[in-house]
Amino acid sequence: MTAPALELTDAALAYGDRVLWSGLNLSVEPGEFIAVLGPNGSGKTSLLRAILGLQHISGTVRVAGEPVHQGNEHVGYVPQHRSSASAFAIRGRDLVRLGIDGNHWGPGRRNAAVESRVDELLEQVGASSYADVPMSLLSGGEQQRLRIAQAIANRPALLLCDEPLVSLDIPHQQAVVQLISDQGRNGTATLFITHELNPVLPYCDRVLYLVEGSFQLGTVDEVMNDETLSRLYGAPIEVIRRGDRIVVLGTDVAAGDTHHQHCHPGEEH
Ligand SMILES: Nc1ncnc2c1ncn2[C@@H]1O[C@H](COP(=O)(O)OP(=O)(O)OP(=O)(O)O)[C@@H](O)[C@H]1O
Repeated sequence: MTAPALELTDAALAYGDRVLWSGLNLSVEPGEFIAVLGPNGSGKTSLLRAILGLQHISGTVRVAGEPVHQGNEHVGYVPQHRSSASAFAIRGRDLVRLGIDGNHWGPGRRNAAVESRVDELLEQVGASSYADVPMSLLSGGEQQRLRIAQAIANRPALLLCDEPLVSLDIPHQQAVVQLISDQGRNGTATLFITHELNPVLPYCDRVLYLVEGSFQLGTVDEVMNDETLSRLYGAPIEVIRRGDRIVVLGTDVAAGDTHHQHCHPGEEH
């Protein structure tokens, strides 16, 4: 039997007296796509950091059946986009190569095999034509494709994506989501942090919705409804389904979240 891609057992995160979430039990099957939602500061990035072995939490966390540790080859990570031109003097091709663990390829064949895998990844994400351009000159969407190529280079059991749709227009959002969800066919499970549920809705198997001190885990229908979100936020929330989109209306101030006054998970823009 294949081990779950990710297994959290009675996991809890607290900074001092402030408990962000506790009693979290989550078993993610290979190929599953889970959207992680919640207002700013609810602990979404901290959850990814815990899975990356960068953040201590209580309870247990296992990736592909093994305890977490830094530099885990079973985990691919698409970090939050930060524009820092100086950090992107390297070319896309080099970024993607950094995602490949050379030890897999053996001596002798290593360079040719690595280069061929880099080409394959660039092709897979549609980035071959700009692979030799410095990252700093590329658009946000192009950079994001290359980050994804880097993250999937070792065919990870688990892909962790921290708001990969930020600063992308709708066609690029769709392309990025499609690219990431395609990895599910190879058995890669995905935890996908996003403030916008609609772009990932067609691919979403479950939702983990964090609100300070609490969380709800379930299918989209189980979580994205008036009763569940109102209980989670402790304030009236209305969830409207319009075609294949979800619109969330509610008291953003109750969540203490200024960001959500402009951008609520699932809200249309
Ligand atoms: N090492 C730390 N010590 C104390 N507090 C921390 C630490 N790291 C993060 N925090 C706080 O914990 C909260 C959760 O942070 P985190 O980055 O996980 O939230 P998030 O849900 O990803 O937010 P956003 O949507 O804004 O990215 C924040 O209020 C943050 O300031």
